[in-house]
Amino acid sequence: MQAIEPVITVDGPSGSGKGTVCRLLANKLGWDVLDSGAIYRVLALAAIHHQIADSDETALVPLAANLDVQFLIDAEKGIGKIILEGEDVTKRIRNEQVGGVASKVAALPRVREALLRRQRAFRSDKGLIADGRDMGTVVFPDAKLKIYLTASAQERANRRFNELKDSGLDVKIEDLLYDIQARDERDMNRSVAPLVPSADAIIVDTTLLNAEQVFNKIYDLYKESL
Ligand SMILES: Nc1ncnc2c1ncn2[C@@H]1O[C@H](COP(=O)(O)OP(=O)(O)O)[C@@H](O)[C@H]1O
Ligand SMILES: Nc1ccn([C@H]2C[C@H](O)[C@@H](COP(=O)(O)OP(=O)(O)O)O2)c(=O)n1
Repeated sequence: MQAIEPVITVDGPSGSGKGTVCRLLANKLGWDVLDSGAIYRVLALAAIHHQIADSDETALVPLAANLDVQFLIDAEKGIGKIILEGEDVTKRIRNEQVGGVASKVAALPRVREALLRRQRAFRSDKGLIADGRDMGTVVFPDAKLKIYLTASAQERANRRFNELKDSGLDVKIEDLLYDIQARDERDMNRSVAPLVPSADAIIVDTTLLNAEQVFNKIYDLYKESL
């Protein structure tokens, strides 16, 4: 049966601005958000906790299938909270080490398969904005509107640098650029669900746009799609 709940997919590399524009769109439309990268990041953190190697597919598949994770909304602050095995990991999953491990476990085909149903279950009557790498190609191929965000690697590294600097972390921009390029390379060249624009996606280059301009562009595309 054809699913009727509306979905907008937003795929693209790290730092292209997916999370930012997905939050803005979800606020505007009153829809839910799926942060699929957070699921891979939580799995990566669980693997680190349980001392499972990022290449050990046999051990990672049951970990992924039974991942004890909750995505909560903190009503007071109005922000999302991520709980892994009873522990608040919202901040901890956001560092580059966890991002790197997430990208490695995400390259394993049976791990992706184990997480597919969990991601599709986010679909709801309200509507869903799905943020990731394969939202338009694999997870929600029937989505009404598919966006592929991109930006130069240098601009994406600058954005991460500013974000980390603002949160008081001391990082080198060259290290961030190296990490981003290594993750792009892995995410774009894996055998299953590589990061690639869906044939029916609209590509938006955000290098020279601020977050508000990106939002306006995508919101216009949404209105045109109705
Ligand atoms: N268009 C933009 N211009 C400049 N900075 C942006 C833009 N979009 C997002 N940012 C900032 O860049 C960083 C990465 O954005 P984010 O939305 O987390 O990207 P992604 O989810 O694709 O990794 C954040 O600090 C965010 O505030
Ligand atoms: N749908 C997805 C989402 C993320 N991943 C993998 C690949 C990414 O490098 C990691 C982390 O993703 P995440 O979206 O949190 O990363 P960024 O916030 O864009 O830096 O997870 C994936 O393979 N498929």
